[in-house]
Amino acid sequence: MTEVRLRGVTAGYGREAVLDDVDLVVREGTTTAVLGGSGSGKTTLLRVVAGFLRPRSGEVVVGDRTVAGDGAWVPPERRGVGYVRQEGGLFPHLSVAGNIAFGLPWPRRRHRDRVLELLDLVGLPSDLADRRPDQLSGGQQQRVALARALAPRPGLVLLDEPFSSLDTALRAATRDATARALRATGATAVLVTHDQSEALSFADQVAIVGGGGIRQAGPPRVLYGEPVDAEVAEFLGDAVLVPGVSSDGRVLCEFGALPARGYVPRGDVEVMLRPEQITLTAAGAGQLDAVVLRVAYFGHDAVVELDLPDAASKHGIRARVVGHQPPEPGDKVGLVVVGPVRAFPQR
Ligand SMILES: Nc1ncnc2c1ncn2[C@@H]1O[C@H](COP(=O)(O)OP(=O)(O)OP(=O)(O)O)[C@@H](O)[C@H]1O
Repeated sequence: MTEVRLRGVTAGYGREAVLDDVDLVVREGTTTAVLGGSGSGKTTLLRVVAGFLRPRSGEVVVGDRTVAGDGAWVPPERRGVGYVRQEGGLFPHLSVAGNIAFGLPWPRRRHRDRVLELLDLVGLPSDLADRRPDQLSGGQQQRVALARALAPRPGLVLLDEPFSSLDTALRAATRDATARALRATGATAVLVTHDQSEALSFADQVAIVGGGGIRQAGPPRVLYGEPVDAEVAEFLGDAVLVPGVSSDGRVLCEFGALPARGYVPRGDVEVMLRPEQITLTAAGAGQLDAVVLRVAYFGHDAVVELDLPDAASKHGIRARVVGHQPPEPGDKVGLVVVGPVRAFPQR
C-alpha cells in the first residue's frame, strides 16, 4: 500500500514549465483520475511520479520514501511503480506469458503459476498464455500490459490513457477488469484520461489539471456538484449557466429563487446547474413555461434545448430527460428546477 504526495512540484521540458508548484495527494489504496485538456500536463505529471522526468523543484513522496526533491533521487526502476501506456507497449516477439514474466523479478521469471495467476487477476483465460500479442484483441493486449505492470506487486500503478484506443464496449469491460484487479491487489493508482464519465465512475478522486496546476481535486461527487468555477464545471460535464443575484445562501435567477451550495459570492453571480436538475412537465404545471427548440436523442436519455420566452439568457438552457419519451421541437412544456445550484463571481 502506497500513498503518493506531490509538494510544490515544478516540471517541464527545456525552459517551459508545464507544471508549476503542483500539490497533490493520492491516498493509499485509492484511485485518482487526472483529467485535463490536451497538452495540459497530465502525462508530465505521471512521468514525474514514475521518475522519467526530474522535477525542477518540489518534492515527490511515494510511500515512505522521498523519491525526488530535497536532495533525493530514486530512479524509476527502484520506485516500485508499475506503468501502463496508452498502447500497452507489449514486446511483439514474446508470448503473453513471456511479456507478463518480464515484469517478474529475475529468479521468478520461469514461474508459470504466477503468470497464470496474473492472467486470472486481469480476467483473461489461461489458454492465451502462449499467444503472441498480435494474436490478441486490443482489450486483451491492454489487460496483458496491466498484468505485466502488476507482476512485481507494485504499491503504485500509473495508467496513461490505457483504454483510449478501445471501442466503447471493450473499453467498459477492460476498465471494469482493471478496477477489479487494482482493488484485488490493493495498489494505489493514478489514471490519466480524457473521458469525463470514465474519471467520475472509475476513481475515488478526480484531479483537474489546467493552467500549470491542479484546478481542483476531490471526490467525483464534490467536483461534479461543487466545481470551483464555471470552467471546471463545463470541463466535468454539461453545465447550464445563467445570470443571477445572490443573497443569504440563495440565488435569484430566471428559474426563481434556488438554494446554492458551497461558497456563494455576494451580489451579481453566474448561476450553474446541471441539465438533469431541470425536469419537464405539462405547460402551466411547472415553475415556468418554455418551448422546445431542439432535441438531441441518445437512447438512454435526451438533451432538450429550451426557449424561455421571458428569460434573460436566450440560449444554452438544456434539460436532460430520460430517453423513452422525449418531447418534440415546438412543444410547449413546463419546467421544474431543483437546487441546489452553484454560484460563481461573474466572469
Ligand atoms: N518530451 C517533450 N519535450 C518537449 N515538450 C514536451 C515533451 N513532452 C511533452 N511536451 C509538452 O509539454 C506539454 C504537456 O504535455 P503532456 O504530454 O504532459 O500533456 P497531456 O495533458 O498529457 O496531453 P494529451 O492529453 O494531449 O496527451 C505540451 O505542451 C507538450 O507539447
